[in-house]
Amino acid sequence: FTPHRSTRDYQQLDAAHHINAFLDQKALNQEGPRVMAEGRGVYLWDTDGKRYLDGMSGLWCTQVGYGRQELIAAAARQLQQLSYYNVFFHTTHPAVNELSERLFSLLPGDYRHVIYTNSGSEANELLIRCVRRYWDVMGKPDKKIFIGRHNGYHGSTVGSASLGGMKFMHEMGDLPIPGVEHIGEPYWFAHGGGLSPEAFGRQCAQELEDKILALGADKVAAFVAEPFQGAGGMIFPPESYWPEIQRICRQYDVLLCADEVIGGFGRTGEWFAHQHFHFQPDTLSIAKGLTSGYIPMGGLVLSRRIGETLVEQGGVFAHGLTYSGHPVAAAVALANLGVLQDEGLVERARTDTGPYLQTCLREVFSQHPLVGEIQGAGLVAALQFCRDKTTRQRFADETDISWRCRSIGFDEGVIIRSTLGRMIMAPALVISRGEIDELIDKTRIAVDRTAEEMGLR
Ligand SMILES: Cc1ncc(COP(=O)(O)O)c(CNc2cccc(C(=O)O)c2)c1O
Repeated sequence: FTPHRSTRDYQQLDAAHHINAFLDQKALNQEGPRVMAEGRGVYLWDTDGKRYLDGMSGLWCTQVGYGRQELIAAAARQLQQLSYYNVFFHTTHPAVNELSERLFSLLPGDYRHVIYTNSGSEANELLIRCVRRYWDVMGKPDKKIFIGRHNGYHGSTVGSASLGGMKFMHEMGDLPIPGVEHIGEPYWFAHGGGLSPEAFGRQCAQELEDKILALGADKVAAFVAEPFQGAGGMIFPPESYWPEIQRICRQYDVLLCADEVIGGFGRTGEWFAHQHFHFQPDTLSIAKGLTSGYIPMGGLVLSRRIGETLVEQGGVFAHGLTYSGHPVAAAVALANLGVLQDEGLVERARTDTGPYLQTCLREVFSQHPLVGEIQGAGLVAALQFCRDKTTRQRFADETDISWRCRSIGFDEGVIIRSTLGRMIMAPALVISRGEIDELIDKTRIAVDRTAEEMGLR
C-alpha cells in the first residue's frame, strides 16, 4: 500500500474517524499526528519523506527490523496456502506446530506447553483464568489473588490492566477487578531513599512476603511482574531483588509469572529477560518480538508443572480465540525466530552490539549534568534525568522535560521513548555499530537541546 494522499489528508481522516492510543484525541486533532509510511532496517520514513532512526523498535517489538523479505515471503506463502483456519473442534494446522517446535527449542528447560493469543494483553487475560484453573485442579480453589506492582504494565484489557499498577489506567473502567493487589516497584533511583540498591531490593521483596502474609498464603495464586519494567520507565531492579522474590514465592507456593512481552526474544542479550536476572518463572507471557511486529501474535508459555496438570487432570480447558495460533502469524513467527537464530542476533546483542551500546551510553552520558543514572543491558537502556545527582532529586515537571526531549529527538531524526523522567531506547537487534553511533549522537543532541531550551544547564 503506497500512501497516495498528503500528510494533511491523512491527518484529517485520522481526526474524522480514529481514536488513537493513550492520548487526548481532541488535542491530537489540533496538532495532527505524524504519519509513518515506510520502514527499512532500523529506519522509518513519514509521509513528508523525513527519515527517523527508530531507537524504539516500534513499540519494543521489531527485533529483526523493518522490511525483512524472509518474514514477508513466509506471510505470502502461508496466505496462498491456508490464509486462515482455527485450533477449535479437534483441529490444528502445520504452521502453529512448526512454530511450537522451534519456540520450545529455544526456551530454557522446564517449559512444555503454550497457548497462543493475538497480543500481550490477551496473554495476561488468559494468565488470570489459567492460573485460577490450575489451583482449582490442584484442590486449592481459594488460591485466587494476584499480586502485581505499582507502575507495572501488563496490557490494556480489563484483567491485564488490573494486573498492571498504573493508577490512571485503573480510573478508566473502575479497575482493578477484585482479587488483584499491588506492592511497590523496585525503582531505586526514585524510591530508594538512603538505602543502598541492594538493601532496597531486599526491602521491595520483603513487601511481597508481607502482602502474602497479610492476605493469607492459602489465598494468593501468583505474583505477576516484568523482569524489568518497560512502559513504567525501563527500570532494572537491584540485583538482590529477583533471588529474594523467587525464594518467597517458593516458600509460600505462590506462582511466579514473568511478563516477557518486552523482555523476550533477545532484548537483554538473553533469549528471555528472566535468564538475564537468573530466576525461573512458572509462566511466561510473550508477544512483540515473537513476530517482530509484522503481524499480531502473543502467547502464554506454561511450565511442565502447570501445563501437565491442566492437560492430564484439567479436562476441558474452556478458553479459545478465533485467531489463536493463526496460521499466517505462526508462519511469520517461525520465520522471525529463524532469522534471530540464523543471524545469531541474540548472541550479538549479548556479546557485541549490546555491550557496545551500553559502553557508549556510559561514556557519553555518565558525566552529563542532567543524567543521574544509566540502566540497561543488551539492546535496552534508559537515561534518568535529575536536578541533583548527589541527592538524586528529580525535576518536579520531569514528564514535561522527557516529553520535550522525545519531541526534539523526532526533530533530530531519532525516535526514543520518554516515561516519567527517563529517556528509553530499545533498538532492533539488527542494529549495526554505526547505527548505534548515530542513535547515541542524536540522543545526545536532543538531551543538550532540551537542557538549553528549558534553561536546565
Ligand atoms: C510487559 C507488557 N505486557 C503486556 C503488554 C500488552 O501487550 P499488547 O499491547 O500486545 O496487548 C505490554 C505492551 N507494552 C506496550 C504497549 C504499548 C506501548 C508501550 C510503551 O512503552 O509505550 C508498551 C507490555 O509491555
